[in-house]
Amino acid sequence: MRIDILTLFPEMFAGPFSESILKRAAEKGLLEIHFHQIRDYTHDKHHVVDDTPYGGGAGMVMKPEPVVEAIESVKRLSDAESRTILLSPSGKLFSQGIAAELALKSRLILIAGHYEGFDERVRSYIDDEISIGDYVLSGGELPAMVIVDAVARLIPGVLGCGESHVEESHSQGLLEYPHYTRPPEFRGTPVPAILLSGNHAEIAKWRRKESLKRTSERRPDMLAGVALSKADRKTLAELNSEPEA
Ligand SMILES: CC(C)(C)c1cccc(C(=O)NCC2(NC(=O)c3cccc4nocc34)CCCC2)c1
Repeated sequence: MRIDILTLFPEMFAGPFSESILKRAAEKGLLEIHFHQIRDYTHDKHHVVDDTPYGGGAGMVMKPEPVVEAIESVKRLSDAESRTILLSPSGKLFSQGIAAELALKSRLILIAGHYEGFDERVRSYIDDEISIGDYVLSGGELPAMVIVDAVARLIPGVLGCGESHVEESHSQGLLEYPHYTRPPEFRGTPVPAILLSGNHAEIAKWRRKESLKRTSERRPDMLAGVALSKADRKTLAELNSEPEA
């Protein structure tokens, strides 16, 4: 997969993308990431990318010309079909499902905004608009990093066989069960005995129950998107009938 990122701050990506799985994915030739400075697509002496908003109001708006010229120029760099994505607070909410869809593309072009956002006419040149969540951010760079990380992990071969495939529980759409490792007792708190029993069938049942319990308590909204077995429904019914601990 090829990912092109259009940004005013390419240097922001040096750290997160130079380590972790993204570096190894690049080394394995599974993923190539290119950065493009939107300012390079201006033609005036001061490389102006923003201007005051028509209609008045505070803040600045990103001019359409540099962004659209950057999109068109970057698209020409590869014949592979590309998906052009605007990172924006008004976009559809990013999710594991969307990450899975994007991981199937051969090419992504991500555009990170600044100031108050983009001139509306930029939207005629993009395919998708994605938001990573409802909070005010300084720019679209961190959202771009989040999306690249979530998508890269789903590209076959990027995650070594040894690395944790969190997808199992996520593909089931439940929150994770409690994790434990050595020591068997930490400041008086032991690891649940079931996990030391070696009874893998019982351990799997315990983990599923704990995931359902935690999801039901903290993110009941996630249950709607989960395929629940009869045993799961029984577990949830028992959890709901149990008196509050
Ligand atoms: C209602 C609420 C969501 C809180 C809201 C309303 C209005 C503006 C903003 C806001 O944050 N504007 C600033 C910018 N934000 C983002 O780019 C951005 C923010 C959040 C998730 C994202 N996912 O991708 C890009 C994202 C836009 C241009 C510069 C940064 C946020």
